[in-house]
Amino acid sequence: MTKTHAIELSGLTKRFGGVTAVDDVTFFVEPGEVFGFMGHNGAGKTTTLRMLLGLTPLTSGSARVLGREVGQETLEVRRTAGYLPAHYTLPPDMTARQFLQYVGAMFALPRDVITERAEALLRRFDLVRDADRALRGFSTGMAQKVGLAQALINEPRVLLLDEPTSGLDPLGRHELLELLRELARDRGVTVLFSSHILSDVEALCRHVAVLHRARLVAFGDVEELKDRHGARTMDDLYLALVRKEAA
Ligand SMILES: Nc1ncnc2c1ncn2[C@@H]1O[C@H](COP(=O)(O)OP(=O)(O)OP(=O)(O)O)[C@@H](O)[C@H]1O
Repeated sequence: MTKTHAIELSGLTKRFGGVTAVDDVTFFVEPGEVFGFMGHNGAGKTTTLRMLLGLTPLTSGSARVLGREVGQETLEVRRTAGYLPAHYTLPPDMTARQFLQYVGAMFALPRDVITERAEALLRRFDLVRDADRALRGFSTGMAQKVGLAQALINEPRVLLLDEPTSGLDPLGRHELLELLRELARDRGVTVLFSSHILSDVEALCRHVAVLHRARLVAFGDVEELKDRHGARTMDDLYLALVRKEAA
């Protein structure tokens, strides 16, 4: 591997007692690309993302984000990364505006920078009208937008998103995918997102990694993988990979 990779995993392994959640996983993500991370329920995607942020300690192997070893330089990694967990619980009593300001303060950003970014994000996600409502009243899609906005408040160089389009309606999904494309193209942000929605991955990603029962079963260029497995679509590819493993 060269040091130009934005994210590198090498032999990454996590065991929870007797359960191996992630087993010897190696892949990399290029700077400024939107990379798709796929796998069935319980395949190990969330655990991998959490290890990349230092939220779950590694059992063995290593991982680097922008050249920084996640287990050792955890604070630096978190400072340059944005993260949207799969099941994000927002503080019910805060308003959207207060919450974005709170997350900005956790990054120790100056107050005027926080205000400027929070207002820009509220506009970007069409939340201005609801900015002063308590988060407990937010619909699933609105809450997901707030979750994404908080992941962007520190202007991350790397964005790790766990099933970001789940809960969004078709328009919200389309807008989110456009936003990810724009962040990568115009700002050079590296995006690693997990998804069960294969059409989203196909629409955005040139490169993907597929986990199956904790192990990496495919990594690389989507078109090359389709050719290799005789698949026409992403759905065909995914099914071919999973059936091969089950055989
Ligand atoms: N804290 C934990 N303690 C014990 N087992 C865990 C823990 N976290 C995850 N696991 C196990 O690790 C495996 C991988 O889980 P993980 O949440 O990473 O999968 P996933 O691919 O994100 O699944 P999904 O698509 O359903 O979100 C599962 O068997 C899960 O039960």
